[in-house]
Amino acid sequence: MAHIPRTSALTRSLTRSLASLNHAPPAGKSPTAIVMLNMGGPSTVPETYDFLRNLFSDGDLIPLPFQSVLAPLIARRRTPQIEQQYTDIGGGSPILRYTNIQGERMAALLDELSPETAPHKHYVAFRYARPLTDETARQMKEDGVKRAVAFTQYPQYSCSTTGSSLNELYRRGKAGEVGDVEWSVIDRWGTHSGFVEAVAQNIERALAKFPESTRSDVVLLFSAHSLPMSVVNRGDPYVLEVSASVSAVMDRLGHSNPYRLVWQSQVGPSAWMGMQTGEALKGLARLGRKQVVLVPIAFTSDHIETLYELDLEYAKEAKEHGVDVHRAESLNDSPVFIRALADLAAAHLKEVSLGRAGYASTQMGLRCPGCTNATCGQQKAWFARGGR
Ligand SMILES: C=CC1=C(C)c2cc3[nH]c(cc4nc(cc5[nH]c(cc1n2)c(C)c5CCC(=O)O)C(CCC(=O)O)=C4C)c(C)c3C=C
Ligand code: FES
Ligand SMILES: [Fe+2]
Repeated sequence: MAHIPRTSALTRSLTRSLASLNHAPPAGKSPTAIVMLNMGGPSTVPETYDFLRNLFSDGDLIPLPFQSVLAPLIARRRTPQIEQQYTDIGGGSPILRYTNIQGERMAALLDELSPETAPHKHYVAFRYARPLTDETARQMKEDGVKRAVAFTQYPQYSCSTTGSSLNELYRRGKAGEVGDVEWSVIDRWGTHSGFVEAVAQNIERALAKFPESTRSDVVLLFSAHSLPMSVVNRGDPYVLEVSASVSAVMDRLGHSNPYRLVWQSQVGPSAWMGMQTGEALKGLARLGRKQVVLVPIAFTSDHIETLYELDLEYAKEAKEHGVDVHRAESLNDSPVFIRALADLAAAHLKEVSLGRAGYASTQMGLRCPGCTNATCGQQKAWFARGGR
């Protein structure tokens, strides 16, 4: 169980309150760090190879035999195709730009919502692109950070995404690269009302592009990055959590439209979670359902999967089948979404400091029943102790 004993949380919060009575002036106060975890993407086309090499080197995402030898070779082979895709979407991934906008605005809101823990500073820790976790760790140490929240930017938890980022943070933290920091974790938030509201508003904007007379017949096709069935079958929570997000968004919309959840971006020959988004669009066309809103539900910024796969590949193909497709915008710099991030962080900081919540959620404490990765166990125990 991830919960720390209630008494020790209380003692800690009392100690912290007493310490704050004779605290140094705020100007000298080290910031409360909000560390935004995500996979990242190449900001420019020439960074594509490094991004792919880092991705194929991650044994938590893609376990390969002789990983350190194979990863550069596979990355090299895939680079021209993926470089072309980043070129086609404007010369790189916008994820760093959006994460910084989200982080800066979230931190400013947090200073108002949670003055006790101000000042807040956002840090970005990407798994496969710069700034990587080691670079961020050095910066936090330099800033004298003593309290940090690892805040996943994946709304739904998968061990291949958030789990991998937490494993990396654990390795860096354990090695002393971040300094003496009290850590807590926001590990999933796929049904948070602010997130649900932001997605619902973007769907409503896309629906408004259809004629009012047929608007309620438009099919909402929620699309999430797929998972290999080997990951689903070891008990990964992602499929359940993405489904819960879809369900919450549909409740908010009052079930105004028919909908399905489908899966995209399979890589390689193994079995992946289906039905595939492209096949679903063709199937709907065959059944005469020719008005569709595509909704990205598992990633908050634009990336090649929205801008390339959904907009250029699938939408083009669908149009050839006579389907009228509009995509709901990604959350990007949505003020409703950024407010949700700030609300989530403020509530978390408060609950942890009052001892009403552990450093990590109860759900995070449970390993997948089929997990054989020892790091997962060590990571969960380490975060449950506040990173000590
Ligand atoms: C929540 C989203 C994602 C999950 C879950 C996920 C799992 C997952 N991915 C791979 C393999 C690859 N993913 C690649 C790119 C990629 N993946 C996601 C999101 C999730 N992945 C995004 C947003 C991106 C693209 C980044 C961008 O800027 O657009 C790639 C590289 C691209 C390619 O070579 O096609 C691979 C490979 C696995 C194996 C996996 C689960 C185990
Ligand atoms: S793979 Fe899920 S906890 Fe290890
Ligand atoms: Fe992926």
